[in-house]
Amino acid sequence: MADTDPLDQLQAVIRTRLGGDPATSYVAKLHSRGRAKIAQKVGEEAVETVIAAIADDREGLVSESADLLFHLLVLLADAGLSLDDVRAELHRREGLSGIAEKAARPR
Ligand SMILES: N=c1c2ncn([C@@H]3O[C@H](COP(=O)(O)OP(=O)(O)OP(=O)(O)O)[C@@H](O)[C@H]3O)c2ncn1[C@@H]1O[C@H](COP(=O)(O)O)[C@@H](O)[C@H]1O
Repeated sequence: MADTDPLDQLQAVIRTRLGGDPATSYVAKLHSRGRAKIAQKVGEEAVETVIAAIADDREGLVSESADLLFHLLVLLADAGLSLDDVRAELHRREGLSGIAEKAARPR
């Protein structure tokens, strides 16, 4: 995937920060607190995303989604996984290519 994708760029930065100084890097601080803490943060951000969606808070939904994706990237990196692993799973799932074909087909 192209490095110009903001998620790929953020993922690359996160990887460089994992073993960094917790005093200066939020990612390093989170990583030093362990997988369970990172997973907890993902859960919290997911709940905040849901709350924004139910309140029809469009600005909040975008902001909370960014927080959720950021923390999910930290969790994946901590587990030695990446966006490409998720992309591969999405591609593997039956029906996904069919959906893409349908979306590309002119009505
Ligand atoms: N995209 C983000 C990003 N999104 C959200 N956050 C942080 O996520 C935290 C969420 O806030 P909370 O109030 O829920 O958490 P908290 O009170 O700070 O911490 P907890 O005690 O709850 O764990 C905030 O501290 C935000 O700054 C982020 N921190 C860093 N980045 C990017 O990650 C990269 C690496 O950052 P550093 O590791 O700080 O260098 C850089 O490109 C940053 O821009």
